[in-house]
Amino acid sequence: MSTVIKGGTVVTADLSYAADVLIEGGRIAAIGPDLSGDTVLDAVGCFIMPGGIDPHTHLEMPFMGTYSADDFESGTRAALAGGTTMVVDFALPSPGQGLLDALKMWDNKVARAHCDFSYHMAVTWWGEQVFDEMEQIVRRGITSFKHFMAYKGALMVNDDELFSSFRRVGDLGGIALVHAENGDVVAELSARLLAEGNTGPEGHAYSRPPQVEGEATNRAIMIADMAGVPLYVVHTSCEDSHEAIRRARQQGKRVWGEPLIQHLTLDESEYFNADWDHAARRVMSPPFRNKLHQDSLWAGLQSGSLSCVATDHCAFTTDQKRTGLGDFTKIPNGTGGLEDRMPMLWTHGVNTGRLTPNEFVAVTSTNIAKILNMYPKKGAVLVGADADLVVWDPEAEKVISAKGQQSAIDYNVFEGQKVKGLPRFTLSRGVLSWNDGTIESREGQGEFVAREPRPAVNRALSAWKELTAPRPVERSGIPVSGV
Ligand SMILES: NC(=O)NCCC(=O)O
Ligand SMILES: [Zn+2]
Ligand SMILES: [Zn+2]
Repeated sequence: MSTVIKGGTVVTADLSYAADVLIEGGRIAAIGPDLSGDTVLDAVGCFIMPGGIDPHTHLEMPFMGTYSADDFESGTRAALAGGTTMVVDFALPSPGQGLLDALKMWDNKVARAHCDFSYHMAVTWWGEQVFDEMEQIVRRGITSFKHFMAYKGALMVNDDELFSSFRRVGDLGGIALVHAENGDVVAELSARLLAEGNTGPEGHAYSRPPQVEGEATNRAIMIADMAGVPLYVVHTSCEDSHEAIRRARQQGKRVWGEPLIQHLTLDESEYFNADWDHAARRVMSPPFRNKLHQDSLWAGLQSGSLSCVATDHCAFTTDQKRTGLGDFTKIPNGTGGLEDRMPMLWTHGVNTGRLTPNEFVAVTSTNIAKILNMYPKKGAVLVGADADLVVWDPEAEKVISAKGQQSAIDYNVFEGQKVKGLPRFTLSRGVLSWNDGTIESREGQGEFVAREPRPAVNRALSAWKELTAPRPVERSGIPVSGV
């Protein structure tokens, strides 16, 4: 059985051209004019693009005394409804737990996934067992390791642990990820704010000013440079952090930054809403920022100093958020966005002229496929690539609402936003999964995507590190003491 997508314009990270796309056996079999197949999908007036890849999700994540409400079933269904065909989630060992043990737990969660997925492995503590197991994790096709510089007393690692882990990741040909916020300062500020009576959700934003992110980003960049590892900074939310990334990239360091769709389109005024639930539902780390920081993030996407747009989808219900009534530090941190990332980015990016359609493809799919070494299997419209495709209708409109959304939670942080530009069809390895407003995927359709270590950038970095490594000076005629 073959499928042909007919009459559209193929849009990739670097080209736009009219062509049909033929799919056979889950892969792209041909691209060109006048193709035919058993099933025909009408793409007239539409763009045929690589399906979105969301590099940052937390599905069914144990966190702050509860579990995030979207699991791999509802979360990946939401992804497909929004034009995303792959998610990269985080396997998260609790401190003291082995990496392989944590991986087993995540392997048990994914059986019902509707779209393809991969994992980053979190390093939440340091020791011989973690050092040893990292190699086996890489052999399993997981080559990216996440480090939390925040969440003191829970997930946070200190600088010595960061440096040891970064070195190990570099030696294994992987990439280091950081949640960059100074956890010590956040803990101090939180305690002081609570003592002063700042107990509401706005206290969360006060406790995490841009400086805590800028400082930690800069520190992570310097430690990564000394360790010789490429670094990916997740949820870059402000100019202070972006500036550090931009400077590092100008210096030739292998560093990437990832803004979230929430930080690009929602601002800190959400926390000053008189409705406690409204504000608490938007509590996430880092918090939403002011318009100047948003402008900085958009400029980063335009200029290339920021590389990928993610969601950090970590959705909690209103009831779960209410755990933090009277103490903002107990509000589970996280927001949703999987279903809305692509339409929101198209609406606020492409429709406003901030991004070209090709740049949209780069930041929603192709860049991360390259960074995580899965291009062109993913993130491409090329013969032989997985047929993870979205047929995008730039004229289709809707108003975002929790009513009818795929996500399991009872609200949507983008509620009431009018978007223009929606997926008409989403195909996951050739299977029609979102058909003009209806989910047609089935549970268990998603597959794990293994990734190879040592992509070109790691080889380049280690060649340079080897060339510039400290060496003893060869000396002749060493003076003999006492002569
Ligand atoms: N971002 C957030 O608030 N929750 C998810 C966990 C994390 O990425 O820090
Ligand atoms: Zn984080
Ligand atoms: Zn996250």
